[in-house]
Amino acid sequence: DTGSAAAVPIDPRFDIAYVTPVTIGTPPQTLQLDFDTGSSDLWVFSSHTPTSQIRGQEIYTPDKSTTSKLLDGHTWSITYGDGSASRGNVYTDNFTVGGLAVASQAIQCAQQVSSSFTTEESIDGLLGLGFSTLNTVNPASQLTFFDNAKSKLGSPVFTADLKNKQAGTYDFGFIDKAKYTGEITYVPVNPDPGYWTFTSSGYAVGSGNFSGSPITGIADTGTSLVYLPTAIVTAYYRQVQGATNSRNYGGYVFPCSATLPPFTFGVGETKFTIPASYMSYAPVTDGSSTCFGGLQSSSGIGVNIWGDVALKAAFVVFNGANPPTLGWATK
Ligand SMILES: CN(C)c1ccc(C(=O)NN)cc1
Repeated sequence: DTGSAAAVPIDPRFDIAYVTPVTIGTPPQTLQLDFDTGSSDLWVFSSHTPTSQIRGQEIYTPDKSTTSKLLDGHTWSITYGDGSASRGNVYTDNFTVGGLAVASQAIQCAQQVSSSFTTEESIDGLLGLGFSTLNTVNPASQLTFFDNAKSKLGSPVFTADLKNKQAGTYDFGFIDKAKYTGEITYVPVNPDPGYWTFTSSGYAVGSGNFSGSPITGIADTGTSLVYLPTAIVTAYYRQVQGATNSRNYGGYVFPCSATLPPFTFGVGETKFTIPASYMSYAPVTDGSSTCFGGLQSSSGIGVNIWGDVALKAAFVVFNGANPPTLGWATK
């Protein structure tokens, strides 16, 4: 079996996040989920979510599905890197993504979501694509959609083809040669503690020379920006007129009119260049002439994160074989 579904930016102006349609239950209920390789819980806004915390999201109502089953006594609670959080109870139900079906997928129903989820009206929940070891369901952790689907897939892979300000694709079970150019460079993944952790071979700022120092980090489709060591980030913003590290805005900002250099990172022998246009994320507030950078420091996080700003410059294969690897190709 295979599956293929669109990854649609939630905002036409800035690539904050991408959502992908899924169906849950019988008859099928369609929700738009944020596919997140940086976590491993599949959770949804639901009929168990207080209406005060719902603002336009679609919800999953297990009681309206003839195939839903309560996973009695199971609960979950998750907090993300940006401090947002959610928690709730658990059902199993039929689940499909782009024509790929899994019976009895654990569907974590939110009974509480933090304000950052309530205000993100176009995200009806998250679909974790990290390793199932990160799943937060108690007393028994649950498998991700990918882990449940793996045995049905021709090849135990999924691919991310995220795009700048346009819809991309998540494919499951196959590698679409039409989506990339040249060869795919595969690198090792450390699946402990559960992220797609790999080591980049180095970086360059603009037309500067390539610094071949290894950068270990996670490939995270659920994080908008790229977070790297401070030394790399300061080297980048030294090339941006008027850039400053703003305590007020919580990161590097610059005049939206500034000329930005592109940013290149290495995977094995292959170089990936993030165009300058991807490196300006968004105005700090609507209409402001001050822009927030797409590259920020990881010093406060504890891990380097290759988020959407980097991932949309490549075609990425998440290879769930044993051992797992990551494949990177230009496009
Ligand atoms: C508030 N929202 C929509 C979030 C979505 C995803 C994440 C995240 O850290 N994923 N790896 C955080 C927050």
